[in-house]
Amino acid sequence: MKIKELIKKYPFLESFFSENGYDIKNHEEETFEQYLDGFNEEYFEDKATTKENILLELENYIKTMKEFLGISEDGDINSLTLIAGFNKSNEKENFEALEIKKSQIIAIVGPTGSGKSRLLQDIEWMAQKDTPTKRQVLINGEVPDIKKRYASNNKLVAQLSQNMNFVMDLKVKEFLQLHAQSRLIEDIDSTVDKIIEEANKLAGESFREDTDITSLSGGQSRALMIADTAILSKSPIVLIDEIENAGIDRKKALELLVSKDKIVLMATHDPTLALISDMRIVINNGGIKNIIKTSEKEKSLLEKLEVYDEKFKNMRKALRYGEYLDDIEL
Ligand SMILES: Nc1ncnc2c1ncn2[C@@H]1O[C@H](COP(=O)(O)OP(=O)(O)OP(=O)(O)O)[C@@H](O)[C@H]1O
Repeated sequence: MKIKELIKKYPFLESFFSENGYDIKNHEEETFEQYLDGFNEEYFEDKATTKENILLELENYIKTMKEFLGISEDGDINSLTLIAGFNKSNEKENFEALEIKKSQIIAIVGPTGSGKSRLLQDIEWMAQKDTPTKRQVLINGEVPDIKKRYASNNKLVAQLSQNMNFVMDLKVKEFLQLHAQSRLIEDIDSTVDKIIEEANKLAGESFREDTDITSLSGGQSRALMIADTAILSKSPIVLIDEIENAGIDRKKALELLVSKDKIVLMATHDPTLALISDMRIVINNGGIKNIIKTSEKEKSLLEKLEVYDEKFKNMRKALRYGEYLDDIEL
């Protein structure tokens, strides 16, 4: 890979090159190996090293930084496998193993208290038969790297939970800038603008970049976190707990999150969201009772449901703005 492409992929390499005194400015079209070929023997003798050792050093640096930052390569995660555990009555769940592939959306349905959030937590925690359900989670068919599981910045999974409270005293823009910096985003300003723009498309009432994050409403904070996750987060697995309670445009939110080639699992009571999904996991008494693939017939219901949804949305909006509902036709 050319040096230019290498830096684009791993922006942290800029400091590796400059700190080690490699002046790569006029060599960006070359590979690092070609660049080193331009060095004379004395250089290596002087540094008591070899070209191979330097290349190895670069490789190790990339590996360490990727682990530290929790960066996974695109395409690293192709599947998530759930292996059955036990329900609250200690009976085995009604399936053996479920493989979920990249770009699939899975709905988790079931009555209140049945264990939907527990399933999301099992995945977030990469459970290894060590949670109350005794489920096991595999990534690409294997037990996930133990480091990924315990890393404090575990970026394998991004979770949008029901409760979203900010405690920091920052403006929206400052908060997003900090987050983008920590993710080593190159073009921070335009990325931050894009997140604010998308979040405002999801939120009912718009907010500005200089709004204090602590004064955002529940729906606005949720909209902000969804746009932030969709645009900034590289996590290949996204878990969503009841997006419909957030007072945001949930369909748009889902489109934003799913456009990124991720695995999405969401606990929901909403028929539209359930039917948008490829399949739904039915939970009862703490265990998976059934796994239903969304049928063609159900998918065809979706269009009609969306018409009703639009009507409900308009009615909600009209109510919020103090209008009469006389003219709305159902
Ligand atoms: N298989 C299980 N074995 C033991 N405890 C379980 C099991 N599944 C879920 N629980 C526990 O049951 C409780 C309720 O589960 P959970 O909060 O996941 O339900 P929920 O479906 O998300 O409910 P709600 O719709 O109200 O959010 C939790 O304390 C959870 O840890």
